[in-house]
Amino acid sequence: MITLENVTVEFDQRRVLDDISLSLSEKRIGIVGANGSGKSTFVRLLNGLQVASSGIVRVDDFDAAKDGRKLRRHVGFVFQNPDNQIVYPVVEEDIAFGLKALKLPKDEIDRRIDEVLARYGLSEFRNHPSHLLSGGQKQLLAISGVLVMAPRYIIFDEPTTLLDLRNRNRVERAIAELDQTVITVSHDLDLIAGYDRVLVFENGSIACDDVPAIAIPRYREMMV
Ligand SMILES: Nc1ncnc2c1ncn2[C@@H]1O[C@H](COP(=O)(O)OP(=O)(O)OP(=O)(O)O)[C@@H](O)[C@H]1O
Repeated sequence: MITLENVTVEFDQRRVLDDISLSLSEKRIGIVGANGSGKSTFVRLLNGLQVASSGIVRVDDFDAAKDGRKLRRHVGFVFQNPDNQIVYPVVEEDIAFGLKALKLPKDEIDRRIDEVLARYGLSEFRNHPSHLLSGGQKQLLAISGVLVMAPRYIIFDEPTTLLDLRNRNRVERAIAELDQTVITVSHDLDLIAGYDRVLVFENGSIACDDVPAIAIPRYREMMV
């Protein structure tokens, strides 16, 4: 369960999130809103990448202000551009990176890498240079690197923006198959149409918080 109590974020005295209070317990949560409305800032709060100027953010037993490091293991984050996430030059090294930090035994690391690469059809690319993967494969590698850490929640910040239709559909399927709770920021309204709950952001506030069948048409109206 994610809980925000009176959360405000300010940059240089400019308020970009304004007194947000809510609880999130659904398995699939979509976030939409105009550019600059505060969506990325909101999701960054949930894994401690952004600290609230005031208010409290809790994820399960973690207080985001105090437990940032532990929270980042509990809440994985897939960035919009996988080039910002892929650190190592070879696919298997990139996935192993986080697992080594967990100090897992080598055979357990190998097992998890095998499993996640097979899951995303990347087994043949295990020793391949990461930067030579296609855009969609890179996005799947970025997802793999997060998934292999076995977080309880995964946040996707505009995961399909850079992808062609085939890779967009692959990523949509990959997300749909996840056991984790997923929170997806997206301008791709079809991606979140089947979700349990959608938050519509407007100028740092939540203008609508409802099932997609209500929230998405409301957002379309707001954007006219
Ligand atoms: N680190 C920062 N320092 C200063 N201002 C920031 C910072 N991060 C975000 N902002 C500002 O906060 C506001 C909200 O940004 P945010 O990235 O959360 O919006 P968004 O809804 O995700 O937008 P987009 O759809 O364009 O990605 C913007 O005006 C942005 O310029």
